Amino acid sequence: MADITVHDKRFSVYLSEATLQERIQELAAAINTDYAGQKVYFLAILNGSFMFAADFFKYLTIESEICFIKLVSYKGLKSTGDVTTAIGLEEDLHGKNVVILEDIIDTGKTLHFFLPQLRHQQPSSLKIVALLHKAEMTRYEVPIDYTGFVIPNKFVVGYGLDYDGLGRNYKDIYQLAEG
Ligand SMILES: O=P(O)(O)OC[C@H]1O[C@H](OP(=O)(O)OP(=O)(O)O)[C@H](O)[C@@H]1O
Ligand SMILES: Nc1nc2[nH]cnc2c(=O)[nH]1
Repeated sequence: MADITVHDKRFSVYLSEATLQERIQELAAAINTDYAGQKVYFLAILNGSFMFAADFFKYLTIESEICFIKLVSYKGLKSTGDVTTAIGLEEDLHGKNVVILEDIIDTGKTLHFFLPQLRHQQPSSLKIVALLHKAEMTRYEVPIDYTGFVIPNKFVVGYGLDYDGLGRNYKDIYQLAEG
């Protein structure tokens, strides 16, 4: 498949549409099995996860609700580190089975600082589904329960993921090309 150019950089296909869809079906099947007979409240983290969440959601057969939230980090609070708040989270999560949907976990920072806020609401369970995990880059502890693909430390775009705002519209995932 042909390379693409996003801004000034060239990217090559890394995970094809078919490969992604097959794995997403498997992830959804695992959730359908693990939560059989239960209701799940999915939290998709914007912007990157919008395409993954939409496809994943279609494969669910259990009772499912979904909410899309945006995380905003405040930096410079030396004693406590970054404080992350969620825009769009209106529901009380107390007593619910909550499953987070992330497109990618890289350093782990985003979710690491957000999880305590969710735990504070005392959901009955809290799990994480990550389509991509740059495992060798993860410095902050994040308990990932379901992983689509463990990927190397190369910048990826497509299928919701952007490079400086562009590239989210592709059906495949592309990796920064060599040279
Ligand atoms: O594990 P980390 O190093 O924290 O990186 C992961 C985060 O980075 C991406 O979001 P980004 O901040 O690029 O925002 P976007 O989804 O709106 O593009 C991705 O969607 C994750 O939320
Ligand atoms: N688009 C994109 N966003 C990221 N956020 C953290 N890692 C990545 C990456 O490799 N690509």
